[in-house]
Amino acid sequence: MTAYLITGARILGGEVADLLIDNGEIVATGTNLQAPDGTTTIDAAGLVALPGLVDLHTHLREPGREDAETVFTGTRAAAKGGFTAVFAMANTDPVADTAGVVEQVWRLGRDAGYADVYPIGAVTVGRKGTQLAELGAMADSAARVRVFSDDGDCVWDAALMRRALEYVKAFDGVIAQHAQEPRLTQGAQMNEGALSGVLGLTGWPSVAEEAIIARDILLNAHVGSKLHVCHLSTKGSVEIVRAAKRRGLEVTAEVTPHHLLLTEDLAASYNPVYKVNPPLRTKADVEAVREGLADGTIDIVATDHAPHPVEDKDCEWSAAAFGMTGLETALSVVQHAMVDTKLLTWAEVADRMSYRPAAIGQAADHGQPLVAGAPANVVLYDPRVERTVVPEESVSLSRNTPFDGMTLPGKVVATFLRGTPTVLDGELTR
Ligand SMILES: NC(=O)N[C@@H](CC(=O)O)C(=O)O
Ligand SMILES: [Zn+2]
Ligand SMILES: [Zn+2]
Repeated sequence: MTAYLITGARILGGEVADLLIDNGEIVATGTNLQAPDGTTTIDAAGLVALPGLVDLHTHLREPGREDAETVFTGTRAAAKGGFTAVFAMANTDPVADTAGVVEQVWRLGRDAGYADVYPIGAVTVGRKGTQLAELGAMADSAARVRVFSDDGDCVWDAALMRRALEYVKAFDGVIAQHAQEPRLTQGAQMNEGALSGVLGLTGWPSVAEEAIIARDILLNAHVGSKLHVCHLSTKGSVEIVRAAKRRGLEVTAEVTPHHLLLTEDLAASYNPVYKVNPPLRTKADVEAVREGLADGTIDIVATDHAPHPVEDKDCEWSAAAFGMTGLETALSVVQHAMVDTKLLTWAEVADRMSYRPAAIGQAADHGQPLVAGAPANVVLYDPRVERTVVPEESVSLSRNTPFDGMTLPGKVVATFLRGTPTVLDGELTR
């Protein structure tokens, strides 16, 4: 294994130091480090060094929609975005609701070698919301599943949600809820408000999200388990989670990069690239989720990378699929929305995008400080440059980025997975 000496990096955006990586580990940090013969030196002056990013919410689409993404292409996109671990959502075909399917996804990730893939298991059989899936068998499988979600759909049956929360306590699992009351969102196409009326698109009201979050927090408090809220998007949701945490109730929550930056106004273009679940909300909501992420009410950023092929997006708004890609732009969007606005420091970005998602998902090798003895999962990022997003430059199989044409700050220069570079000089190494 080649050793790497990374010189002059700003560790978590702070002190300047060198990092010596060998045998998959960070072996030393500091200055004037003694590097073994054959070490490759990387001049990282001006670059920010962060622990490898961890995405708790990625759609890799394999098995079943390999025309949209595969474990191979999705983890390449992850590496390019600075991620060393991704949690793969269960809404595949077949659904990841058995030990067999989660093991298959886990193996595909290991064989691809770009990022560690942690499969998420479905909560219910076929994600149909009627019968609990074999959660214990998935937990005991080689994939060691700890996060369970019917994402794409809400576990709306309160009795089933309660049983799922109870069941995962046995192996310290967590239920990640896609909070969407289905009866309040039938045929919903965009955020409900004045604009949805003007555009003639069926509204998706904030209360449909908030009602489920409130219910689940109470259910979870009752059974004493672990609840995680996926892609929280409204001001009211932030307030509910903040109040719950003040009362000492156990809940964690995520926000996506797109909900930190984009608003419902984009729907006026009728361009389905802006169609997503939950929908883009208002400026007040964006301000609230930024504040929530800054004060720790929202624990983490998760991409909800949701690739779709052209034919599912290049159509009339109401017929188009929900979802947008996000792995390759996540860190730049977070810099723009949170760091350049002074809402988060780089050390806090490391917390929200590496330490805490790794802790919630129990990804043992990930989310560790950049100190000697830690696995060498490292990203080098240049916050000083700007780039214009060009969908065709993506290494994902899909092109549905809402940041098309936008100029965003920053670029991932290098990503190391257990000491092996997956990205160097801004390009995939293979
Ligand atoms: N976010 C989306 O709009 N779509 C996701 C499903 C989901 O995250 O709910 C997808 O699988 O395409
Ligand atoms: Zn979802
Ligand atoms: Zn999702």
